[in-house]
Amino acid sequence: MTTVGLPPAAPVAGDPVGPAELSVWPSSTVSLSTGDLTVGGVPLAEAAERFGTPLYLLDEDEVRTRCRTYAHAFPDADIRYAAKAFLCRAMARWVAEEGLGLDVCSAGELELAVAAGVPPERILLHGNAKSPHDLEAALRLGVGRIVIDSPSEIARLAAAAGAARTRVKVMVRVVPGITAGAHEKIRTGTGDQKFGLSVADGSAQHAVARVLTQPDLELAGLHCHLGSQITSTKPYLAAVRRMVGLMARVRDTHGVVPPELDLGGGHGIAYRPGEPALDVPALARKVRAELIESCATAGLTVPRLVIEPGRAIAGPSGVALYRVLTVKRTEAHTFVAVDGGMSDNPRPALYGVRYAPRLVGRHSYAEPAPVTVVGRHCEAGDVLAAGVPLPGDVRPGDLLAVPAAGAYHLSMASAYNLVGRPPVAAVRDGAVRLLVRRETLEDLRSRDIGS
Ligand SMILES: Cc1ncc(COP(=O)(O)O)c(C=O)c1O
Ligand SMILES: N[C@@H](CCCC[NH3+])C(=O)O
Repeated sequence: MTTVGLPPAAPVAGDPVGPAELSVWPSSTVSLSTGDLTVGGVPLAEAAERFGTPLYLLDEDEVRTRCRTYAHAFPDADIRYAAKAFLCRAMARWVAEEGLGLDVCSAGELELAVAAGVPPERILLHGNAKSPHDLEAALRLGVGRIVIDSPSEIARLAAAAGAARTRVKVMVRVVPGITAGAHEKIRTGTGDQKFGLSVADGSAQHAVARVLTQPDLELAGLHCHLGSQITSTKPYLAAVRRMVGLMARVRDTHGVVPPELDLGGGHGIAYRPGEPALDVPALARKVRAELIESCATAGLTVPRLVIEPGRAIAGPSGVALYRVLTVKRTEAHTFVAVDGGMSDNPRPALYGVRYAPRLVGRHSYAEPAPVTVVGRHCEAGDVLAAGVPLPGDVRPGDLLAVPAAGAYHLSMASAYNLVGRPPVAAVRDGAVRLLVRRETLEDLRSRDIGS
């Protein structure tokens, strides 16, 4: 992380940006004495001026570096970027060029990935309710693995594979009975929810047995995904032990050993300075050691590892830029309302999470004061940040930048209030280029064909 052009030593209210604050920004971020930041060598105010706001920027080098960190930490594993975190053609191309594959959840994600040049054999299809269209696209394009998530899918897939005269490599998504994840809505490792097949009630074992009776299905491995935004390595180690235990039972019952073990994703990141993030190299070391030891105890050959990180690759690589539209002071609060909100980032409304926006584009000497940053939508819960310090002279027209905005914002964006989804631009080596254009009123209008 480099910080250049800072004013001389004595701290000035609202400035400079310290290393602690910069820790949640892309590592290319530089603080300028003008009060602006550059990301990927591009001044944020300039990008906002050129493309308008709200605007999402993706630091291409940050994405690539994060892919390399995974490839380096897990040299013997197949790394499948979870496209649900954020997908566009450029993103698919970058991760594929870095040697990763993709985890997709629909025919839409799959078609885009293949059109962008991701080799289909490096793609894995998920989904608790795959549509006939999803399965048709998966078979037609020849995805590497289909992850079975429910009993009824086995017969459907076997029939489709038979009709297509192809043998399909499948994994069985197992619910290992482990609680992990930052919010109950994103915990998927325990039973009694819509994903996967439970070990506890025997449905995972039953599904494995049924797959093994199907000549057109090949059991490539077992899969589990504990949940999302997990910042400790412990649940993953527990998952390794449970999954190896299940593999040993499959061997004892059926005389076959699934060759692959997919531990899913869920690797947590810091959204605000001081928050914890999962240590990826430590995870890799510990998972490897646990896998070797558990397999030795069970007398199993060590399976090939597969992982599916999404947030940890896309999240810290993205920055959101908003323009302040109004500042309203009530008895207890100052509400700073921006020109985006829950239509481009539904995470605060869904999970109650908060972000760390910062004033960019001008220098302010005003004392910082706590404010609530809200969106422009018709919901009181459209709150991006609460009690965050912004300069006391924050005013309409100011630019706010939000770090860690690359995952699960635009991929979950909506047309709420018909404001249109923001554009995405890539920054690299001082240049900025548009990847996804802004959704216009005409885009929205053109779908509405009734009278
Ligand atoms: C099956 C599966 N794999 C991978 C992921 C990616 O998770 P994350 O973005 O938290 O790494 C998800 C989403 O939680 C998922 O459901
Ligand atoms: N959308 C969630 C994570 C869910 C991950 C998908 N299985 C988030 O923003 O945290």
